Amino acid sequence: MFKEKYSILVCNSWEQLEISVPVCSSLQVPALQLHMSKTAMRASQKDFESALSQVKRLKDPGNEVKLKLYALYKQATEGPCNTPKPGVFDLINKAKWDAWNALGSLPKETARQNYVDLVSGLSSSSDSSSQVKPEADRKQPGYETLVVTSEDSITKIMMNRPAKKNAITIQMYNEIMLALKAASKDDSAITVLTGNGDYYSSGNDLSNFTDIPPEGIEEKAKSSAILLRDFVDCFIDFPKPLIAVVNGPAVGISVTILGLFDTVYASSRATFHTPFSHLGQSPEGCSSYTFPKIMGPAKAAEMLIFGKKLTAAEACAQGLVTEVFPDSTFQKEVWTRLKAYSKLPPNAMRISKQVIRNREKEKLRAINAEESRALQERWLSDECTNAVMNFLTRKAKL
Ligand SMILES: CCCC/C=C/CC(=O)SCCNC(=O)CCNC(=O)[C@H](O)C(C)(C)COP(=O)(O)OP(=O)(O)OC[C@H]1O[C@@H](n2cnc3c(N)ncnc32)[C@H](O)[C@@H]1OP(=O)(O)O
Repeated sequence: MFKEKYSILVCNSWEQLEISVPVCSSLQVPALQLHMSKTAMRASQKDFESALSQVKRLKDPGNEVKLKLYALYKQATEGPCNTPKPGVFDLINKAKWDAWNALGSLPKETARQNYVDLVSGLSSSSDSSSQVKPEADRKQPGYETLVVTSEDSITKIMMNRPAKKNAITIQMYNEIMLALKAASKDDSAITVLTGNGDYYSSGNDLSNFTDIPPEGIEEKAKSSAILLRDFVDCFIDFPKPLIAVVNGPAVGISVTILGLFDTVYASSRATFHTPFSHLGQSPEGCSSYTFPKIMGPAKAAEMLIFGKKLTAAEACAQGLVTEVFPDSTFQKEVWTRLKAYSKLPPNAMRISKQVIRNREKEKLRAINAEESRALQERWLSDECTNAVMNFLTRKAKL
């Protein structure tokens, strides 16, 4: 498309114009709109030639813009669309024809001017986007326990309490929910959860249990069960592909919710540990349903009842992990893979995820509610209180 030769005509008029090209479903190209000002300069033959050579040096601007450029180029050089409409199965040529045809009787001169303006806009935005923004600039504000960034159509939610092994405080539960809700509405194609430092996450911050309100311990257990249920519901309902990048050991709830992710990539250094019985607790994150389904009831029982810790290779063999990467190349390999996935058509990925998830959504929600109720009771038990006290007074560690 960018290599075609062209001939130039002199521009003679300028008008306010609005060009609408119909949606091309095959290429996911939305309706095109181009607004131009009456005061714009007329494009000379030289301007047009220069825009045509400039366009070859631009980064690929995507199908939507390429169609605009194609249509304007054809209109500027040949006038209104004059070729037969391609068949419905000739998807690419039909999209190009539709874009050109939609320009109707737009004068050649105006099309040429619009072409020059469009290329000039693309050149300046590509100049600015080629400058790498520092991490601090890309970071979304408003989070204290997370670093949330959006780049390359990927929203990355990174748990950021490395000194505490990314243990999940009440604030972090709330911030993860907020970040997931924002990511579900932003223009990213995929969303990633990962951890900063040597751990992915050590699970629930056990000091969450020490902050007892004046209403008493029952009220604390009740509000914790509501928080847990809401948190897990966010993962059940998340509408886009969700990927866990498990950079190191994972404990407790950070392991159980992996069953609700679409893909789990793990470093060879990662381990997967759900020591619920040791803590006087019971499984959450829908793991009482997802784990037996993923790995079979016997292997799930070893993890969820007896607290067997799995290596990354074992977790992969049992289907909890999608793929394990050597720790030395983990970040590089995973992010290269994710950047490639993020370029796939986002709507198709979202719909595929929803088709897979919708069948089970109600069931998962019911399981989540039941697990949260069971835990509300467990948190009031002596077994749980003693285990938490032992950790907090450093009598016990996993
Ligand atoms: C709404 C409620 C939902 C509840 C549902 C969830 C259930 C679960 O998630 S159960 C799992 C709970 N997690 C644990 O039991 C892990 C406890 N932590 C440990 O056993 C060890 O810290 C661990 C093996 C993870 C790491 O050991 P080390 O490598 O030796 O590091 P440290 O122990 O020195 O840890 C450094 C620092 O972090 C604090 N830490 C780590 N994890 C937690 C945690 N989960 N809760 C609270 N604090 C944690 C640890 O105390 C150290 O702090 P400092 O002593 O102040 O340095």
